[in-house]
Amino acid sequence: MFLFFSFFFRGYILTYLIIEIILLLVFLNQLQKKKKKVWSEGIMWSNVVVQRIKAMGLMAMSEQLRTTTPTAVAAKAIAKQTHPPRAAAASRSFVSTMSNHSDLLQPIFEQKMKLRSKVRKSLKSMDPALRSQQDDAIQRIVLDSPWFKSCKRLCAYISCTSLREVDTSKLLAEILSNQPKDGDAHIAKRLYVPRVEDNNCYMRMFHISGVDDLVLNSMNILEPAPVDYDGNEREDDRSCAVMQAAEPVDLFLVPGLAFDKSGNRLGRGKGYYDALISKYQELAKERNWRKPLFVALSYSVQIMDEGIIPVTPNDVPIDALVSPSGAIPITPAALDRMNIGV
Ligand SMILES: Nc1nc2c(c(=O)[nH]1)N(C=O)[C@@H](CNc1ccc(C(=O)N[C@@H](CCC(=O)O)C(=O)O)cc1)CN2
Ligand SMILES: Nc1ncnc2c1ncn2[C@@H]1O[C@H](COP(=O)(O)OP(=O)(O)OP(=O)(O)O)[C@@H](O)[C@H]1O
Repeated sequence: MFLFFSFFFRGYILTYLIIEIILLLVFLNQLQKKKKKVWSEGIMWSNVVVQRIKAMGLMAMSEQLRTTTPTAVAAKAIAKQTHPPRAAAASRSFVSTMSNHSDLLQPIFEQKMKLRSKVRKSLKSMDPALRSQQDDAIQRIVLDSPWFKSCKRLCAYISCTSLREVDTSKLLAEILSNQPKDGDAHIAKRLYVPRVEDNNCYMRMFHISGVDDLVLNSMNILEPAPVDYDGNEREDDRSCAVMQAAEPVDLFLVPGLAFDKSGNRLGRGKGYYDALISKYQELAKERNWRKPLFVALSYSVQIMDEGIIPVTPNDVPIDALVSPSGAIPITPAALDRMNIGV
């Protein structure tokens, strides 16, 4: 009996112990699983934190990139820029992608406006005798120059007295008086002059062969009439507009309010000349034509020191300047053609 109970109790204790051990093992197993979960959750979160930090870093980096990419740098530079070096010509085409960001360019346009009114004032106060003397000197320099004499096709402005522009009347008279008459075999210079089109939206250059082709426009400037002397619409005659002509122009005589000896030019603020010149340069490149020479005519008071003329990406530099003191070649093309006389 004793033995039976002793075996029974021992068996019970043993069973109990086994059950306890199993429960302990299950508990430990559960605990381990829980520990694993806690650990892995910890890893998960630390990953999220790392990822967030990385994302924040990337955002910061991209923010940094956004403010240091060439485009952004260009935008900042444009806002600060008043006078890029001429060597920046290569970057002009790049920064021209920023040209629509008028808010960035606003400070430069304001500086341009200030300089325009300053120059207008000094032109207004110019002594008429000095003006006329300078008009003659400038036109004489052009007429006597080999680069003018040799040019076959040119674009020139018809000077406007009220705008106080350098006179071009003698140049134009000389060109138009040399037009071939019936049966005349000599080759004259082909002259194109500006006309503002489509409600002052843009400017085109049309061929004229005499003053009869001209009418006064709303700005009081002489320009080619929409209909030519024979009653034909100028637009219908393809060779009449310089952009449609089959042969290249050699020379552009351009007006403006201020210039410098690096080739910067300040116009009257419509962008007509910059737009036309850059379009013509593209056309010449497409057709493999020699680029025309862009020459500005300037009174002495219109020549500014370096760094004075504010410049935007659309501004096209000129090749040379003619002042009463002489012709100033600026670009290699001008040095080449003005000095050698081709
Ligand atoms: N002789 C000449 N013809 C030309 C030009 C030029 O500058 N000169 N152009 C070249 O583009 C085009 C016309 N553009 C013009 C642009 C502005 C003004 C003008 O009257 N400007 C006044 C200011 C007007 C204002 O601020 O609202 C001025 O400069 O005093 C005239 C013509 C085409 N023909
Ligand atoms: N190539 C171009 N294409 C389109 N818009 C242009 C071009 N050049 C200039 N513009 C625009 O014309 C306006 C006047 O420009 P800006 O003040 O440089 O003219 P400007 O040089 O004084 O005039 P112009 O070239 O007729 O003598 C600006 O709004 C400018 O963005």
